[in-house]
Amino acid sequence: ASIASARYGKDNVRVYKVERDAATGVQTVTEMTVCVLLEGAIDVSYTKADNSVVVATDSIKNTIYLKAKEHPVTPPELYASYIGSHFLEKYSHITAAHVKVVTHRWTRMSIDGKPHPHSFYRDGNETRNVEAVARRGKGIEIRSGIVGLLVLKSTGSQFHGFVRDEFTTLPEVWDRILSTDVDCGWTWKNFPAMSAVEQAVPKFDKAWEDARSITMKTFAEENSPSVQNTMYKMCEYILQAVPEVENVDYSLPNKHYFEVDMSWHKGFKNTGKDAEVYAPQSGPNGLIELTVSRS
Ligand SMILES: O=c1[nH]c(=O)c2nn[nH]c2[nH]1
Repeated sequence: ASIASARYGKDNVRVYKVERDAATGVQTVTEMTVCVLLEGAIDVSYTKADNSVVVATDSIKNTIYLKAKEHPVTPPELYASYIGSHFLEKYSHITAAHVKVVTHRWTRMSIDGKPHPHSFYRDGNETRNVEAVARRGKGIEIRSGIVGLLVLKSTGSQFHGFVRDEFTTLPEVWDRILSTDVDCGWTWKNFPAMSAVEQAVPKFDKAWEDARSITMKTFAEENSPSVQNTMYKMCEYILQAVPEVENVDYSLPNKHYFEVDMSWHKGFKNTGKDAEVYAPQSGPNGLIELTVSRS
């Protein structure tokens, strides 16, 4: 037997950092959950119980906190790249560092119409995610993303013209509810070194804002003929908006809302154009996935 692949590290490292502006008294908070996994000349720790090659996962956890103190934690692409680069610079036997940074939402409260200097609320489970892979001699690959942005539209969605055969019961529809839980990612052109990531810093927040607004605008304004076609347009628009991105991907569950037929009860009409009361479905759900590349 031989090791086909191995990587280890610390997962679910929760990090919070506050930035205090002494001049204005305004404080800004960032909360993340970080995972770091290392690859390299570590096989003997598995095959020979030789721990001399193991940077303890506890030390990896310590490093995540130390880098948060030493460096900015926003944009997450920068923080993740600092962490990944550190492990290659410090440990010559490590050949790749996989860093995932999930940034949670702490949205500043607006009190009496004014942004509050130090109070925030969690507006949704949506997160801003970054996966950075620093590979020795091969720079840094970064995939940024949005996860958990739950959206619904009450009309403006259709689905018809699909295969109709002895397996088909689904009626064609020209007006349906569409709801999905957005999992979207965009992969940047390779960064040859940490310096290239630092130079790109102004582009990361803008790309996230563009991807988020394009996703919601396209979702809202398209009279969607299918999830497939609408997500393809989202990918195209993001590629147009962010030249440094090589490809865009979406994984979209189709979260179904079923009409409740009430005709058995005094002839109640609640189907088709009369439908008002629906049964949201926990499952099964459609799942539509796509990656669109620039070339
Ligand atoms: O948008 C949709 N795409 C599909 O592939 C599908 N299949 N059932 N309903 C569907 N809706």
